[in-house]
Amino acid sequence: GFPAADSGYHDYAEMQAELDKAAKAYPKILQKLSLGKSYEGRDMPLIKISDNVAKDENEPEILYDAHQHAREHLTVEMALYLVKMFTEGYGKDSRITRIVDTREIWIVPDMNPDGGEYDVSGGKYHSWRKNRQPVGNGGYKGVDLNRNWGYKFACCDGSSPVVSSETYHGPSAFFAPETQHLRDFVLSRRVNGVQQIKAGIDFHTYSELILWPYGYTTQTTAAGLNGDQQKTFATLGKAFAKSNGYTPEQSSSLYITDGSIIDWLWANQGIWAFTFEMYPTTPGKGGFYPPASVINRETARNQDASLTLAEYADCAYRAIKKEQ
Ligand SMILES: NS(=O)(=O)N[C@@H](CCC(=O)O)C(=O)O
Ligand SMILES: [Ca+2]
Ligand SMILES: [Ca+2]
Ligand SMILES: [Zn+2]
Repeated sequence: GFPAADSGYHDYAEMQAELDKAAKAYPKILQKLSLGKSYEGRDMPLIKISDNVAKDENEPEILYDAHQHAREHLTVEMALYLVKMFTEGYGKDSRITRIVDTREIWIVPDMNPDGGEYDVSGGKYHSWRKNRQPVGNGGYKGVDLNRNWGYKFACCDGSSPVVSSETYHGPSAFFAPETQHLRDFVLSRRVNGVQQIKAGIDFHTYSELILWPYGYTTQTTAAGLNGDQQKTFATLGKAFAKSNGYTPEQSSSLYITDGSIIDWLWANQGIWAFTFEMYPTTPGKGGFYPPASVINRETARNQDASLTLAEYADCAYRAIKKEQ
């Protein structure tokens, strides 16, 4: 569990309890499902929020996922904030109500439960990033989930082949059960060949950035990402940045990443996918372990961007005034 001073953060059991509470309190608009099990056998919760939630309605779908990286605990709080925002705001806030009534929202609060639990084991932080899967044959553990996706896997020196590396991409794409499960869920949202999930945010910490594809190349346009699409990504990214004060940029301007989730979500499934790097900007302001006192402010900071993404999900091109 977390160090006592940081008990404001939710560990795995507390996160699950929070989600169970929400499912009990809001059965009409929230369903608690499962993506499957992590490597060590922990359930990976999947939350669905919508009106008539038990029905698969013909409404644009949105995906918010968090905690691919174990030490980035603020992202679990971000996912729990979204659950709270949509449920408590429904029927009270007109903007939230309209989104819940016209969209199907999927939230994955914890992509890496094994890594997260290991990172806080013994009541101290281990600065752990990866999952907890054995790799290689020297007793090492950990695949970097955000290098294990199957678009341009290990293509471009944007990850490491070394099992002990923090950015070890794994022996093959989707080697990690955690990335397999989210891949399989996203693929299951193809109905008559059309991907129902239209847009998404993958939450990370830290640096306060809004990132869009591609990460594998510094080219602004490339195969599967044309000029209008680049313009749409950048326009939406800048709009999000205006609302939360983060810095908007193409993911590769940070550094080249290959096998990232947003490159796969976009290139393989046509999903308008962004990575949000949350608070803080620098190690001096807490790095991966900011005090629990910042949780409320730093999660609420992304309310407007999260809602705006959902509002554009019927037609992202509206952001550049282009018809579908
Ligand atoms: N959260 S983080 O690991 O420090 N940065 C992310 C950036 C993701 C990206 O560039 O697409 C990563 O390297 O996977
Ligand atoms: Ca619905
Ligand atoms: Ca649907
Ligand atoms: Zn990360």
